[in-house]
Amino acid sequence: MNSLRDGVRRITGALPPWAFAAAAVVVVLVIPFTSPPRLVQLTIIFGINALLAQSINVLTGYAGQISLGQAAIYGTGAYGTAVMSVQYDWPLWASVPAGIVMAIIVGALVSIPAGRVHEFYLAMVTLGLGILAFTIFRQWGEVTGGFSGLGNIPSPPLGSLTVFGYTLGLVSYFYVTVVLVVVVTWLLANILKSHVGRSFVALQESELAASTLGVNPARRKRLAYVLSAALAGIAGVTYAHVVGFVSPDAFSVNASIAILVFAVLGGMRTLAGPFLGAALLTYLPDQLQAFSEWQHLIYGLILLFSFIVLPRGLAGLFPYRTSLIHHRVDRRRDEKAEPAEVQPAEQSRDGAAAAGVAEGDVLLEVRDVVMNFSGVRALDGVSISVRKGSIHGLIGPNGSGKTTLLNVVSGVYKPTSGQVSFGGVRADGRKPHQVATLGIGRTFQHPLVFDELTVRENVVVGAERLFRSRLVQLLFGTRAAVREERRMVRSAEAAIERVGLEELREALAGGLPFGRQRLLELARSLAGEPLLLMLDEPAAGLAEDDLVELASLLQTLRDGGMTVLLIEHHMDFLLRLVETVTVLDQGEVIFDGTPAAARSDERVLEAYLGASAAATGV
Ligand SMILES: Nc1ncnc2c1ncn2[C@@H]1O[C@H](COP(=O)(O)OP(=O)(O)OP(=O)(O)O)[C@@H](O)[C@H]1O
Repeated sequence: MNSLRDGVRRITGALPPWAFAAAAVVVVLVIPFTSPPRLVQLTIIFGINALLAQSINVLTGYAGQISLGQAAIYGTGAYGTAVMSVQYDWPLWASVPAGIVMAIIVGALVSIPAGRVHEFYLAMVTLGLGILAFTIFRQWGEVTGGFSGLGNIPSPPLGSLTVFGYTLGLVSYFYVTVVLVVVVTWLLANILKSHVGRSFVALQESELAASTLGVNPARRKRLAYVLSAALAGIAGVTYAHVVGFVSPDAFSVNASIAILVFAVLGGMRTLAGPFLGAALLTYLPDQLQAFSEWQHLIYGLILLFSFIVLPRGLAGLFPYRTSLIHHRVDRRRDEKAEPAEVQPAEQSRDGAAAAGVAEGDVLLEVRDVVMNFSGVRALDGVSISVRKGSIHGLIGPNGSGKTTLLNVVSGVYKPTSGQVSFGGVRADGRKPHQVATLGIGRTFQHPLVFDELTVRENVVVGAERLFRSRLVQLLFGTRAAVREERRMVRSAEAAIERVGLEELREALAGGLPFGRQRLLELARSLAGEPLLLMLDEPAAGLAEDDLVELASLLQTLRDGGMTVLLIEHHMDFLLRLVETVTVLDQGEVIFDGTPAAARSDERVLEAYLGASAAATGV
């Protein structure tokens, strides 16, 4: 199977991706001149199915949110315009947007419970929505027409589709649909290849890492639901006006499964995949009318086996990867970089306070922090002051509370009691993404890289807190948005070069060796231009050469005004770098002072260095 797939990939790889897209558009455009009306209508249905598959692609493929109830949103769009135009005589220009808005509202409402649950429960919530919507379509007879559906919707077959005095026939409607699909796909591509699309994938790969880089998980998931609902809603209104009739059966749970199959078979997290899946499953069943009774069985089998036969869907037969960096920026990738126009990071209002702290003054203040886990007191009244422009070491035996302290400062844990202030602003009680916007960056003891993103994409996600473009700017790929993207990509490239990963910038992060992943995490944090960088054992897994480079990088960062809080078991490495060291033991601070004093402090030697003093020569 694999060799067959590789063979197909070699053949498809002979042509650039745009050649396939151009050929598809040409084929579609000649259809009205060469085909019977039935095929013209079927091609409109293909466009609708592609939009539906794209709606799952955004929600599940990119944002990792399962939906078993997409037909509910699709149906809301269709019934929305149908009811408004048939029951209330609204003109098309009003009923169509109304249907789309209704679908978006349902999507936004679903995102509320969905934002709080994961996987299995999310599947149940969305399945519940599907059943609920189906029941409403069927039972709310006086509005929806009940079981027998709602007819007489303005449509080409009835000759009643009139917009501003023009009556649209099937061919005109066909071209309207083509333009709609092309424009919607362009808008979608702009969003998915922006920091929003990258953060969708980042959240899916590691919500913890993404949120500590400034991605707001609840807000992003809400946005994914809204975008997905907008696509399904557009598909719904297009459907209602091409068929001229809506009935509950078109929006049943079976329809939700079919939409899922379009996306899975086509291949998710690519822009082309949903088109491929929708094309195959629109035109093929039409040719195999005799098998129509078996349609759902076939969909079930495809879902069962696609992960084995075509794990990346039909799109996996093409050797392309959809980059998550805006195409206008990506195209210039190999040009010799113009001088990096890295601009000073804009700070949030609270971050500005920290930026204003003078060199040598206290930047991070931890006061009497207690952190209890059921039965374990990981931190027991810890106080630390980290001065601006210093490298501050944090050491202690295993289990002494170092990582817990980092988690408290970065908002991953809410302390049981005590305070954390950053630049005089209270930081405890804030969520991780809010702490990140203050200007606090961190790495993890076990690197949390976004496996399916390239090194470059990973590092640009690190700049999340610095992006200012608004959603509309991203949607239309305005010059300002592209300029910002370009600036962030440049500073990401600079961060990659700083850690020496430039040769690997197009490699997928998941395939990197452990030590490279550590450096990648460091570069990712640097892209966010933090005021305070907290590193959890950055030297672990690095070769001697890399250690020397890392030490010199940290010194350069410090000299540039950055403050570093460094946890490290590698004593030689740490004690040579830091100005101040705090030693924790069993959740308490047992020493705070210079490295020289630490080397001769009895409590330190006893608690921590005792065992390794001989080995490290301390
Ligand atoms: N989420 C958690 N739930 C329960 N206990 C925890 C949790 N996180 C940390 N602990 C406990 O808190 C204590 C301190 O752990 P922590 O990971 O902060 O230590 P550390 O100094 O970073 O150790 P190491 O050097 O081994 O990484 C340990 O006893 C640990 O088991």
